[in-house]
Amino acid sequence: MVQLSCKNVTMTYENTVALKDVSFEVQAGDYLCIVGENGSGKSTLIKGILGLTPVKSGTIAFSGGVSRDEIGYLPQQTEIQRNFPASVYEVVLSGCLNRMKRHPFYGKSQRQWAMDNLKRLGIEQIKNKSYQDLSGGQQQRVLLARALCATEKMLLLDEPITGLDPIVSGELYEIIGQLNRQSSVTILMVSHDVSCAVKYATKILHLSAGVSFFGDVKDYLESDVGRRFTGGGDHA
Ligand SMILES: Nc1ncnc2c1ncn2[C@@H]1O[C@H](COP(=O)(O)OP(=O)(O)OP(=O)(O)O)[C@@H](O)[C@H]1O
Repeated sequence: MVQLSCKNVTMTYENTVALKDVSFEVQAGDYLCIVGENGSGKSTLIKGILGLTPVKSGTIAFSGGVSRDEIGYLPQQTEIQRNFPASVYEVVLSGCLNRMKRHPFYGKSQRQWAMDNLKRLGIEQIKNKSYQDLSGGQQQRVLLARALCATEKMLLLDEPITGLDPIVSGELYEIIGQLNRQSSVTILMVSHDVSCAVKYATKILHLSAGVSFFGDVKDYLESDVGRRFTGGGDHA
């Protein structure tokens, strides 16, 4: 079942083309990693999918029971976000805001979602801690729990692993993999780490303004661009 379809999408900043004629589809249950060199258009594509930046031409369409406001988004962290003065529980609960429509206060069900997702991410014991006092890995778990409060369907993760040590990165990749396999959450992840992308994802979109590759990880590893970026090594 197709949940997201990008057809011939071109996006520009004034007169600079940032993304050129990009087409791909995301099926329910996919774990798609978007890779490519700096400036290849990954963040621009994310902004297009979220509707934050308009497309110049082409279409981005949602289907299969997913709409744009049901995407759980985990943005690249900035220093300001790292120092956000709120408790872990408050940060997670704020992920429910989109689901509340016009109700001004959190209800019982939102508080229950927040608690469920704190437990799912193994952070319920730190729920009263200040977010800014946490380690980078704990903060990412909190933001994942927050994103899950917005959706059970599709998560869009922009470089969630950047700056984390290998052990914490591995744990986060495991959690994201479990959400995908056990809870059937569709994952779209921008990553600079191609070796982890091919280890954990099921599909790869490799951008270089246009699409250099789109398809299964296995085929990517055998493609010219895949071999070049993974060093042609054994990633089984
Ligand atoms: N706000 C902007 N105004 C003008 N040009 C921009 C803007 N944002 C991005 N660009 C340009 O668009 C192109 C794609 O940038 P984008 O940030 O999408 O790439 P990226 O693959 O996400 O890069 P990185 O891996 O460094 O995050 C680049 O040439 C970049 O310089």
